Amino acid sequence: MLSFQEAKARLETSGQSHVLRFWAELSAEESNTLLEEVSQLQPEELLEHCRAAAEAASRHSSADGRLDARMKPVPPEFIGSVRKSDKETLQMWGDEGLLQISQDRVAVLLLAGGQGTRLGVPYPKGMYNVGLPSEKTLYQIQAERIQKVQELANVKHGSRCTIPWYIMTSEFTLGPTEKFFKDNEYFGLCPSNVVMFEQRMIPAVGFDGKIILEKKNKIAMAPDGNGGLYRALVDNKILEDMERRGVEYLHVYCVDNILVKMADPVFIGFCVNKGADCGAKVVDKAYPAEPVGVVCRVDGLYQVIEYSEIQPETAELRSPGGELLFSAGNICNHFFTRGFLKDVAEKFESQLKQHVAIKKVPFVDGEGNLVKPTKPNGIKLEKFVFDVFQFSKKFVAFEVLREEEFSPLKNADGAPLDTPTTARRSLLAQHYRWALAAGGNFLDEQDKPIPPKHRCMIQNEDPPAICEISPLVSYFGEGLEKLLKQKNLKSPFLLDENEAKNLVKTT
Ligand SMILES: CC(=O)N[C@H]1[C@@H](OP(=O)(O)O)O[C@H](CO)[C@@H](O)[C@@H]1O
Repeated sequence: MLSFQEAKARLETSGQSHVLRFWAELSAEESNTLLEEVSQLQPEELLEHCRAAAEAASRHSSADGRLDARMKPVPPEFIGSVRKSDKETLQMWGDEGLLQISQDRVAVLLLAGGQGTRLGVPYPKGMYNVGLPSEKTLYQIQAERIQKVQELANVKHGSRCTIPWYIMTSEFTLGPTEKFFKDNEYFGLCPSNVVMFEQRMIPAVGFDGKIILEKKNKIAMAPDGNGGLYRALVDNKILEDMERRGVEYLHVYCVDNILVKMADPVFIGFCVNKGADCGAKVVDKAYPAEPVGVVCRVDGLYQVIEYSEIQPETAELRSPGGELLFSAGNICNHFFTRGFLKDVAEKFESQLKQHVAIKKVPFVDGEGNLVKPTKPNGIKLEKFVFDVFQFSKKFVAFEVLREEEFSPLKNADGAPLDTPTTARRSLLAQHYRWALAAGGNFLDEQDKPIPPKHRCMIQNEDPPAICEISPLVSYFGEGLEKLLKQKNLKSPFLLDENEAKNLVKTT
């Protein structure tokens, strides 16, 4: 830790002496906390960070149109697609993925450093329970999907494989996430295969380029965006850990998508089969203003233009056939080879773009009183995970079905979209479809048949029968026919491992 004199010198060089302005009023403990924080800030980086933030503030307009003119859609023939591929091809990709998994060459990495501000909960989003009959949280669902896909690979190849689960947290989420996993015995996974690490925090800066103090002895800090991944991989020696385990392929995903297919064998197999070093799953955008980034090309390089950075007119452009021109919606499911990540870490990380978020950042005024601003006063700079696509030698996009793979939890109930209710409905609708396809018949509480509805509205209503299938029983709808065919299933129906055993007995 720096001494007071060293901290003072460091801050002076970066034009940030005001950080110590309450020094005389601090207790010994409080001053230590502040010195601790200042010690984490590297002088050149701090100078550059504050300069970049001030410059960004002076020219900030989130959708300034400079990129829009250069955006080109990804030609459809360059996008692999679940919808447009035949069964055999999908099977081939799935087999390739399971083979790689069985050989311990695949890991998953969860981006879970965000604060869930829009959802409005004070704990990590992964701990959220959307109100399924099982009351499972997002973390538990994800853990169980890992177990199931390991099992599918093992059964097919006689292996005993592991899919390590790397979890990137932040100062806000590490403690509670660790505790939650311990309290729940890692949801049946081996703790040594769940590797949590922390992304960096960086200071929030005012429009004048000065670091904001949120307490007399505390700098207002925020995580460095999900693109902070690449520094965090280096800081925490994660690439070395992957190498030690023999992991070659990584599936990176965001915590909030209840339908996420962990280490999806079809996606992994597709990317491996195409010799890709980098890939992204996309869904057809639902409407022009949908808050998803779009995968496109800018000056010949693949890129995602985030929803906050595209102009509405560009998002509304349509092709002659009437479809949205920029329709490849990013669902934050990415594929990377370890080799590509090593290149990014060694050569490209410092070139990643800094995105600007103008926010209301609580601060202490000249007298040391906490002020909650009513209008934006601060700049947070963030890196985005997808900004490495441009460095890829072989990038692929893979279009998946929204109803099977994408229903994010972003907002609190009451908002029209992407809420706990819509997430729950998407999962229940999917499981209802799987059960019907497997030949199950639903009955209501009075044992009266519930007429099947083959096209149920995904987000606007509950499916006609409530059916939840544990990921430990089925990963993507497979293996259900032998359990459910011609069976009467009373709604609400919860198919967990015990129920599956009972159903096998009655067959
Ligand atoms: C920086 C980043 O990864 N942004 C992603 C991410 O958005 P958030 O609003 O940050 O959760 O998830 C979206 C999908 O849910 C995706 O469309 C978008 O591009």
